[in-house]
Amino acid sequence: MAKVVILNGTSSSGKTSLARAIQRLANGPVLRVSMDDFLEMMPPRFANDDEAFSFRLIPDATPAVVEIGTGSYGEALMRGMRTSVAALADEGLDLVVDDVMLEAGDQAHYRDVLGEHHVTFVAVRCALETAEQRERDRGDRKIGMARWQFTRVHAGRDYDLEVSTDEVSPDEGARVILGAVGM
Ligand SMILES: Nc1ncnc2c1ncn2[C@@H]1O[C@H](COP(=O)(O)OP(=O)(O)OP(=O)(O)O)[C@@H](O)[C@H]1O
Repeated sequence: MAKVVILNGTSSSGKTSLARAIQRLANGPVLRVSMDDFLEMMPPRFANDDEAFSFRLIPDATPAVVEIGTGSYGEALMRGMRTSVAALADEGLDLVVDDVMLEAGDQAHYRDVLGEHHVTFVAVRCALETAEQRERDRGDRKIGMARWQFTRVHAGRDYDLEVSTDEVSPDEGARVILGAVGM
């Protein structure tokens, strides 16, 4: 049985930083699976496409809000990511997953495919103002994505742990998770 930590939070909430700290501080090897890496597997023409994922700046919204649409190709890609996670866990590999769960059935699908494994869902949170400031500072993210995701990403999810990246550094958050999971 593998240990699988699933980090869920808005863009810029701090998931990747936390996942990298988990890898660095864990006692054993931990694979990092990132939703961003799966998005990059798509042909470039799908970077903003109704079939995959579309990003639409809502007119006149202040501050900016970018609505994200998910098409059938995008849904299939995300399902494939979750079943890939399960396939890696089936090989006995411990994992940390960096995800933005936007669809109602995403968490249930993880539970379904990872049934045999030790799964820990972690809410990665920060204030909306913090996420927006990070979005601006990073310069490589669409301004307004965090605001659109903010009310959606945690809606109806059940968590085992919560990490507030306003309050703890990536290393401190990683230590809390690793201690709880026993990694
Ligand atoms: N605990 C933290 N305290 C302070 N700053 C943080 C913390 N975690 C992350 N950051 C900063 O916030 C920014 C976004 O972090 P990160 O890339 O980890 O977010 P993310 O949730 O993976 O974003 P995305 O989903 O857009 O890839 C980075 O500039 C990072 O240095």
